[in-house]
Order: sequence, then C-alpha cells, then structure tokens
Amino acid sequence: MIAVHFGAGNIGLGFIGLLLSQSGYEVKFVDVNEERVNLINERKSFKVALASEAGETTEVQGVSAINGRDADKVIDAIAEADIVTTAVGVGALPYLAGNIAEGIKRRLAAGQKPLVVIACENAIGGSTILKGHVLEKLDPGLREQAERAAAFPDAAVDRIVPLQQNEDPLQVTVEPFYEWVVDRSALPADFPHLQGVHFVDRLEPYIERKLFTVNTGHCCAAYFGYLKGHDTIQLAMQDEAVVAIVRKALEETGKTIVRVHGFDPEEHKRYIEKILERFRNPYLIDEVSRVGRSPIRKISPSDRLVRPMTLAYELDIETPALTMAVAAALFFDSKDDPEAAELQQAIREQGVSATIAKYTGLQTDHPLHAAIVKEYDRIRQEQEGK
Ligand SMILES: NC(=O)c1ccc[n+]([C@@H]2O[C@H](COP(=O)([O-])OP(=O)(O)OC[C@H]3O[C@@H](n4cnc5c(N)ncnc54)[C@H](O)[C@@H]3O)[C@@H](O)[C@H]2O)c1
Ligand SMILES: O=P(O)(O)OC[C@@H](O)[C@@H](O)[C@H](O)[C@H](O)CO
Repeated sequence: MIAVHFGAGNIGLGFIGLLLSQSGYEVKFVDVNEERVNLINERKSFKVALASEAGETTEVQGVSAINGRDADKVIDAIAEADIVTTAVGVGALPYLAGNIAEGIKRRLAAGQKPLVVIACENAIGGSTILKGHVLEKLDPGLREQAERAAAFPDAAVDRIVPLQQNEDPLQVTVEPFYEWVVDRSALPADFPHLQGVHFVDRLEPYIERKLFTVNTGHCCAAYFGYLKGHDTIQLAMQDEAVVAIVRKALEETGKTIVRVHGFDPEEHKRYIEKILERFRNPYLIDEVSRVGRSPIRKISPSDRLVRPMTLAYELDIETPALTMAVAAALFFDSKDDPEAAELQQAIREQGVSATIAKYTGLQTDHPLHAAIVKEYDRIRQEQEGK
C-alpha cells in the first residue's frame, strides 16, 4: 500500500507520516523544501521522539520524498497511491490541487479504484476545501467522474508538534497525545484500517470541539503571552493572568459547543483541563510565534476565535474573553510573519474598525465589532502606559 503525503514538516513527519507507516503504508513525502527532500531520500528514514520523561524514540523506515516542483513525479506517485494526505497549511492547498487533479485523471483513464484524499489541516472541512480546488482544475465534463474516482473525507488532527530544535534536521519531537478523527461516511466501503485513526459518522462535533478548544486556547495563550512578553507557550502558561484568560475563553467556547453538539458538560470540563496540561508540557518548547502564526487566518470568520463568538452570539452566550483575544491578535506583530505584517499595515492605513470588518467579517453594525474595538483601545492604552 502506498501513501503520498504532502508536507514533510512537523505534522507530516511527527504524526501523519508516522501513523501511515505504522499502518503498513510505504510513505512517499512531497515537499517544496529541496534540502529536506534530498535528506529524506538519502536516509530513507527519520526519527520521532516523544516529549516526555522517558523520551522514547521511534525510527520510521522505508520512506522517500519527491520535490513538489517535479510535477511529473508527483502525478506518477498519485496515480499509483492508495491514499493521499496533506499537512501543508490550509493556505497552501490550492498549490497541490493541479497535480492531484492530474493524478486523478490518470487513474480515471486506467480504471483504478477510488483514491482517498485526506487534508490534515487545522480547518473545518479541510478535505472538502481541497476537493473544491481539485475539481476546479478539471474540465467540467470530467468533474462528475472525478467525484466517483476520489473520496475526500474531512478530518480533525490533534498533536502538538513545535518548531524543532534538534541537531538532526529530520528528527521531530512530538507530544505523546494524538487524535486523528476521520469522517467515515465519505470513505469507500473497502477502505483498509488505519492505525490510530478514530472513524466517525459525523465529524463536525469533533473538529469543532478540537479547533474551538485546543486551538482557541492555544492562540489565546499565544496572543496574551505575546502582549506580556513571553516567548513560549510554556512560559505564558506559568503566568496566572494568561491562564485565567485562556480558561475563561475555553469556558465560553465550552458553553457554546456543549449547547450546539450536546457534549456532556462535565466531560467537556475534563477535556479542557487535559488540554491546559498539554499546553504546560515541560518537555516541549513551543514558541508563541508558531502558535500565534498567521493571525489573519486565526481571526477569519470560520476559524477558532470568531466562529465560536458568532455561534455563542446566536445562543445569547456572552464572550468577553474571546473578544479580548481577537483584540489581542490585532497586536500580534511577530517578526517574519507575513500575515502579522499585513494586519499591522491594514490597521495603520485603514484604522482598526475597518480592519476588524475586513478580516473578521463582523461588520461595523455588529455588536461584537464594537466590543472588539473597545477591547483594542483598552489594550492599546494599557500597552502605552507600560
Ligand atoms: N504542528 C502542530 O502542532 C499541528 C497540529 C495539528 C495540525 N497542524 C496543521 O498541520 C499543517 C502543517 O503544520 P506543521 O506545523 O506541520 O507545519 P510545517 O511548516 O512544519 O510543515 C509544512 C510543510 O509543508 C511544506 N509545504 C508547504 N507548501 C507546500 C507545497 N505547495 N507542496 C508541498 N509541500 C509544501 C513545507 O515546506 C513544510 O515542510 C497546518 O495546517 C497546521 O495547522 C499542525
Ligand atoms: O497550526 P495552526 O497555525 O493552525 O495553529 C497553531 C497551533 O495551535 C497548532 O498547530 C496546534 O499545535 C495543533 O493544532 C495541536 O493539535
């Protein structure tokens, strides 16, 4: 069985590639980082170490890599694959679509069995988004056939994998916890078992619980940690003021998703506590710049801050902590983050009110818009007073 995985980065190596290999797949990575591709091909293996007291290390063997710019090789690999997965960042999905579409065309011509394509990104409906890009690349006359030739089940992936500080560029240190949930309803009936994957009939509750708890809490720790001058999530989580606001934000998203999806409130409280413990893992060094990265994506309408706020608003649930978090995100000016730079430029040139409307989708007449502006002004005064 062959798996083609796009993105030999932290999640690609430390989570998805590892699990695919443990499920018996020969894993072929596709990446645009030539140095990484060459190193994988030289070694045919990489190591995954657990961020725990024992620090167990697993060596994943028999892997190879293809340069993402070598379209012919990528298409050949897709044409003969059993599964295609991605972990490149949701913004990079459009760039994979052309080769996946060509691979599917090749499979159609050869009458091959359906291909399974799973986007393992932090987004609601990541595989569905990728499917949209792939179909766009195909002639309209081929789209219906292509829909039968490839399944795109959505997924939720959870494992904290920080930026790596190992001497060995192919070694990844990962937290021990992981959860990979896949929408079974979109899979072909004969799809083989994948080790460590939880198949469910409805993915929405799982992805919303994960994104609006793990990722909401994480970015709150990053944005408030940044304001307080902390460099890592672990340091931010030692600051009781940061923890209090993270916890409050998770109470707000918690109330909302318990109402929307009917999760047991006590069980959800335990889920939140477990996540706070994961953020504190002393064997991880997770930089605020990574966790807060791409603030425009993180304050966009369907992501981890604004989506739970608008859901809560419809349910008459107040969200002062989430409001503060969106305002805090507007101060995140992390070096070398193009989205942070764009956001700061928009604030300078268009003002904060127009920037909020543009990037959160909350227009000036929405009460949540006014609440964010008020928090932004309060934080600015606080920062200026420092
Ligand atoms: N790191 C985590 O804790 C974590 C956990 C769950 C989900 N995720 C999600 O997984 C995805 C990847 O995150 P990451 O932390 O592994 O990032 P990363 O930057 O470590 O890895 C991304 C890899 O994708 C490659 N890439 C980018 N564009 C590409 C293209 N067009 N073709 C082929 N390869 C390309 C990059 O070169 C890089 O090696 C993101 O959507 C992220 O939200 C990350
Ligand atoms: O990857 P992002 O930028 O969507 O979010 C940053 C982190 O919150 C994220 O990578 C988490 O570590 C991960 O989602 C844990 O499962």
